[in-house]
Amino acid sequence: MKIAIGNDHAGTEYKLAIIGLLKSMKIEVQNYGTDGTDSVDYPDFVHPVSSDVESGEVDFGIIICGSGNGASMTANKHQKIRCALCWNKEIVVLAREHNDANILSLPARYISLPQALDMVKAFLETQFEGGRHERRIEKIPCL
Ligand SMILES: O=C(CO)[C@H](O)[C@H](O)[C@H](O)COP(=O)(O)O
Repeated sequence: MKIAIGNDHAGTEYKLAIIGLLKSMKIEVQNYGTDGTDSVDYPDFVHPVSSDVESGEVDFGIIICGSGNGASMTANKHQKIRCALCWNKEIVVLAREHNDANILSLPARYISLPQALDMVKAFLETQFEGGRHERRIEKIPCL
């Protein structure tokens, strides 16, 4: 499995911990940064993640900003992206089971680091249920 990851300055600490988790799970990581804490603009780091997921270069994306909103808004501008802004593990599981989310957006300023790591694990371990949900996600893109 290969994951692309990107964040702004609010997400750096969590991003580095998530990379550690992914590597311990033998998952390949494409890190688009930022790796610093100087103020940056989240779209500069979220668009490359979204493009990689859209092209199939990676299996999933993980993006992190302060509230998770700016990052998810940016990702969801990409036609093939279903980015879920999640604040607990249950929402993550539903985002995979029902929505086949292909990018997880985390609000670093509103969840703890252990929570964030648990949510990443749940995101990667949960399968899409298909069935009625398949019909619904096919209706999401604007034609
Ligand atoms: O885009 C956001 C809000 O939708 C993110 O939470 C950013 O991380 C946040 O806006 C950054 O805020 P800062 O005051 O520039 O650190």
